[in-house]
Amino acid sequence: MLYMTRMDVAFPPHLSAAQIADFQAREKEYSGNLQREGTIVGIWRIVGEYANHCLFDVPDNDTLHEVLSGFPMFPYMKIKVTPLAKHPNSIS
Ligand SMILES: O=C(O)CC1=CCC(=O)O1
Repeated sequence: MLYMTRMDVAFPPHLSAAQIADFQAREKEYSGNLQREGTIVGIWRIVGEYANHCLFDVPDNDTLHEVLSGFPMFPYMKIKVTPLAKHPNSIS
């Protein structure tokens, strides 16, 4: 199943720059692995915001929740999930 997500990142003010950099490095590694294995089909920065749109290909809701909650920055992200179905006009 395909899911489009929107993730908005908001770090709390008590985190140091070094702590934030560490979260970002671990996030990049986790995300890169998901992209290489095909779980993340695409990821885009939303222009002008600390947020992204990410397209996931996973078997079901439970798997998506497991993947999302594994992001190192999960505690600092608000995530909106949109499940996608085939459009009747799609030619692919
Ligand atoms: O948008 C970000 O920087 C946070 C993030 C979530 C998944 C990812 O690769 O980065």
